[in-house]
Amino acid sequence: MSEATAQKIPVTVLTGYLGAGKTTLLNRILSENHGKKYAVIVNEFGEIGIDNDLIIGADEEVFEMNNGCICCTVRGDLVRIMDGLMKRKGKFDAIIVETTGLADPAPVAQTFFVDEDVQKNARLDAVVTVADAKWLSDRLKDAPEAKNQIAFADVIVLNKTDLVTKGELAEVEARIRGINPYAKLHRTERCSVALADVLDRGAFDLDRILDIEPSFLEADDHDHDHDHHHHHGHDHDHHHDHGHGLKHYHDEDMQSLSLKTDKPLDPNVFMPWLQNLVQVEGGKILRSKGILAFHDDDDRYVFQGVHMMLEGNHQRKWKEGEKRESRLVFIGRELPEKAIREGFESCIVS
Ligand SMILES: Nc1nc2c(ncn2[C@@H]2O[C@H](COP(=O)(O)OP(=O)(O)OP(=O)(O)O)[C@@H](O)[C@H]2O)c(=O)[nH]1
Repeated sequence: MSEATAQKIPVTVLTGYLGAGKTTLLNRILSENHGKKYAVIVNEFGEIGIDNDLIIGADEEVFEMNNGCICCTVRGDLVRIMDGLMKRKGKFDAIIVETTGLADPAPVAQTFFVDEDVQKNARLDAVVTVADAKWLSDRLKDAPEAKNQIAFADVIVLNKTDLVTKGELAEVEARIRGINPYAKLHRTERCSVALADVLDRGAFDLDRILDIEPSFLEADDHDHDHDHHHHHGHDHDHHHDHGHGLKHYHDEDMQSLSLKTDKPLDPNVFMPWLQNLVQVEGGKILRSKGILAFHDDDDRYVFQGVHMMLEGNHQRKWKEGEKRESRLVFIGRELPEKAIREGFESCIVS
């Protein structure tokens, strides 16, 4: 690495499909005793910011980008936040960008090569992709983003090894290797991987990426429209103009449904309802998560779901003056919106 390059702030792009374990990895990185100062940029699918609240660590600054998908707003928000960070050079040792599970990492990575100001001060260190050993094989069949995330990876964290047999693990690994034989691969449970294996790798390989995407360095201004169907209680289409020349993969059918209430929920109604919902509709609901305020409970409850699998626990006390509000998001295809909304309403203590 030349001296000029070494001076630039390293940026790690953390990607991986919905629920694979990106936030788990991020929290692991941030809670380790590393003595470094990281700036974290998170982007979520769905308009209610939840991830931001689930990232632990006191020292780092977290910048949220919730008004769109990172790969669509890449010329906007990401560049703006990066520019802001660069003005405070010296304050950060490294930057970590966590993309939504539905982002195509190519335009995100591209920003670090084609945007002049960003390029002057930052270097893409590596694209780290978290892969879900249990679900990746299915997603490679129906989600083009999942495939691109694997193809673009410099480091792959093959996570959730506890949920599969040895044979299944070997099979998913073979699939990954079929798409990307180059990336360094780590098999993990709960993203348990050494910091040095994911950060400051100097691993991003432009030549390899140019093989996959010959137009990677072309920032031409061809516009292409695509529709995002965000279901926020009303239907509307967003048309994005893209100022980059990359093929852009998007799952047009993916929806996010966000729910919110400032009235307490009854845990005895909510928990069975949620369990039943993901049991019955888990094929359509790829991801669910929420921060909940239960009736007569001083602790915040956090739940996480990937398909029909659910986890939940009391996270911490509600802080004084903190709004006791429940926020949930469901991400999937053909979401039974009416049933979810009505079911949720019935969990509210009136
Ligand atoms: N069984 C098992 N569960 C895991 C493992 N790693 C993470 N999880 C759980 O999987 C769920 C999703 O993990 P996250 O880290 O939030 O996933 P993510 O990729 O950030 O999810 P999105 O940001 O919504 O795309 C959580 O309930 C985690 O506790 C693992 O190795 N094994």
